[in-house]
Amino acid sequence: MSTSEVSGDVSGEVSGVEIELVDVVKRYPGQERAAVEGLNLTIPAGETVMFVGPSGCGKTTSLKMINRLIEPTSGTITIGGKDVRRQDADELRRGIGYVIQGGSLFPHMTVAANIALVPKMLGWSSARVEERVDELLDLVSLDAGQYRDRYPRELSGGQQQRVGVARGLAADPPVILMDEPFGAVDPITRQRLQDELMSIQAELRKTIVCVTHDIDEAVKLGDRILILREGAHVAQYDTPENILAAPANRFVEDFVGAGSALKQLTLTRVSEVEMRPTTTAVVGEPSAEVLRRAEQAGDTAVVVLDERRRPRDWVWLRDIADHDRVPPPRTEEILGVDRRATLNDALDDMLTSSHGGAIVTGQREEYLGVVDFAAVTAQIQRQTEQAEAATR
Ligand SMILES: Nc1ncnc2c1ncn2[C@@H]1O[C@H](COP(=O)(O)OP(=O)(O)OP(=O)(O)O)[C@@H](O)[C@H]1O
Repeated sequence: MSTSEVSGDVSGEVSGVEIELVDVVKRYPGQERAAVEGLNLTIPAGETVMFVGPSGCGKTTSLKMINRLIEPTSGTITIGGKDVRRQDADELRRGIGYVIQGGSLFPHMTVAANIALVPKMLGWSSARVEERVDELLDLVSLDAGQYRDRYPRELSGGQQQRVGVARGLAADPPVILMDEPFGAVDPITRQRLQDELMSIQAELRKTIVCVTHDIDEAVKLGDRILILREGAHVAQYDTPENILAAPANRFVEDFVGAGSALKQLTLTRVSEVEMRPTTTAVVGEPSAEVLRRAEQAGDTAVVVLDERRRPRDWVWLRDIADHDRVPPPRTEEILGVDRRATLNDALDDMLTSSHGGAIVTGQREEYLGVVDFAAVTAQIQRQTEQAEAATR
């Protein structure tokens, strides 16, 4: 997940293990064609792999064979080097987190009891279980005091889904399987849940395998994306960057769809784009001096900073020229986007700014510089060329 690569973010030790599928076939009884016709796949330890593909291509079947909710017809699946068929199926499943759409909570059990299910089965002491429940609620941004004794019907869809994620993580399994985990919530809640999952994963570094219908979700969350076509044939298995910039074939191109250049915005951090300095000024400074500096630098606007070097206003020279001294900022807001933000986040700022760019801030919201549309376009161009060269 790209968050873990951003400097300054917490990035934990890998706690996941590798999953390997070798010649895996699933033929359902009475079906002429196998649902999975020989899948070979290595999922590296600590990575998030997203399964995408058209309806009925075999995503869910492939996922459920990993924890033996579906038994393969033939082939081998190993988790951390161990053949899943050599283990008792119930025991295997207790060691793998499983998160599905809506959370699938037991309605007659409280939030705490739902989360505690697997740890209890594993024979944890009640003190340890209770502590774990509170810790997990905190991890998924739910207040333990407020929510642990509620019943699922007393929660919103997004909250139920959070509890579902907490339950999947409860026994600290190295592998988490997710099937359309955020499919049942509204787009804003989904975005928030995705962001939370990314920050949890940056810390825990589990091996996560996630089925989704949403290619944008796959691009956002995946270290790698597996694009399947009918019969679970691999159309492409690669990083989001390479898939977007250099689709392996026509099928992938069509599947990823138009706007793949736009999707790259989700992949790129503001810090990766070339920033330019611009003239800055402080409130109360003589306007004549500021105008002279700006004209020398060829700038048509200046960024006004406060005493902690935080950007407070972005003003045209002609507006400064109307005053003897630099006037106070027009709003209470601190301007700018964090250098760790995605270009997608920054784009909002750029589009609403009359300056055709965004102010970038760093530690403690200190001013760093400005990125403009030309720099963003150049960055995307560069990424496309690099990815094309890498896959050639
Ligand atoms: N229990 C079953 N019995 C018979 N056929 C099945 C069964 N489950 C799935 N299939 C068939 O196997 C194929 C793959 O199904 P699967 O659910 O794995 O696809 P999927 O990619 O997850 O689809 P979707 O995106 O629609 O959920 C489909 O043709 C489906 O009809």
